Amino acid sequence: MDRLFHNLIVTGSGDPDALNTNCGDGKEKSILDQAAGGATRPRSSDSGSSYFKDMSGGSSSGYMSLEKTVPGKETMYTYDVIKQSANYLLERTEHRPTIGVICGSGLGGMADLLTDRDVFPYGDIPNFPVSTVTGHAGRMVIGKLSNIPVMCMQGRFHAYEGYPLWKCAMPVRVMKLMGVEKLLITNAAGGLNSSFNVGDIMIIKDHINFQGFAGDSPLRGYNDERFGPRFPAMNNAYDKDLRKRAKAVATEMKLENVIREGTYVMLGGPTYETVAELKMLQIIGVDAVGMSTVQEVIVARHCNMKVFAFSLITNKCITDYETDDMANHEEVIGVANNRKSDLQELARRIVIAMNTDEE
Ligand SMILES: O=P(O)(O)O[C@@H]1C[C@H](O)[C@@H](CO)O1
Ligand code: HPA
Repeated sequence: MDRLFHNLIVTGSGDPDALNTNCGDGKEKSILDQAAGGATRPRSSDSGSSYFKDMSGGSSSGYMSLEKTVPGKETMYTYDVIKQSANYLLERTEHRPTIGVICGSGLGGMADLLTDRDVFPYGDIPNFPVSTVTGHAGRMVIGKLSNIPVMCMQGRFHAYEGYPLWKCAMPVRVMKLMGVEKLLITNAAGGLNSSFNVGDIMIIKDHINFQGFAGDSPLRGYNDERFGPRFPAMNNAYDKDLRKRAKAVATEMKLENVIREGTYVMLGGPTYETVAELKMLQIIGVDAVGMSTVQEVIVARHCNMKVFAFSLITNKCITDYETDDMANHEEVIGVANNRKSDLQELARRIVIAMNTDEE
């Protein structure tokens, strides 16, 4: 910390770059960002030369060691790093998807619907994290769904796996740079609304970004305008028109008795919630509780993708102290597996609806 305060410089709002340093690895960071473990600043052009000022007095090692003293804080991927992942996939598939799908816990079977598939284990894609959770195969599947080119994440990344929120959501930016404009997101969630039953499908109308209340966001740190604005709006994050179309699709499938609509909250996990936590969430209007999705939606909306999302209600949240039941992941996966055929057909029809232009 000595090093940080030694170098702390107060600037006027006209000179934000005065707080940038070269970290010696070709990446520039703000001194404040380094203290907070925040974003790496990309260069303003792709040329190798840096225009950022080196305020570290020529030595970068102090800053690197400062970073090492903050476990779990990594530098955010630049536009060029994301582009590298996108190019890797574009060079290895002939498909050019404009629709992306993210499969929730136990819902990876949706990728089995794709034909003419190119399959990429996350470990093979440059800069990709790896999936560590049961029910998340950890593969990008690119192919056709009812003749529509689609890319499908068979498994996602969660904060509780140890990834920062920006890294959990980085595949969304990869999709964007590959040409994806619309995103179908699915998750498994606990039903908190007392009228919900296990097996219900909740169309997500809105979310409560709990991590955001605490100052964390997948957009925390340097904002690259090539992805989107510094201050993106989040109303209508879950596209009104797509929600309407999905309801029509569900009615066609005679699923109206299990279709719900509501507000999702993402908690950090991996613990399921205490009774007191759930009671609090009920008071603030939460209908379903999960551990994902929100960071993906924020990143997708930031880069102007349209989003549709639904939660499979895999368990009822336990809001009394008397029951001996306990939430568990095996139940989550089991329920997802039982609802597989309806969910796959629903997803297929929603993708067709997403692919149709609005009137
Ligand atoms: O990836 P999702 O949000 O579908 O998975 C949920 C949340 C936890 O990862 C897990 C808990 O059972 O399922
Ligand atoms: N809480 C949080 N996440 C979940 C739950 C839950 O009850 N069920 C599935 N994912």
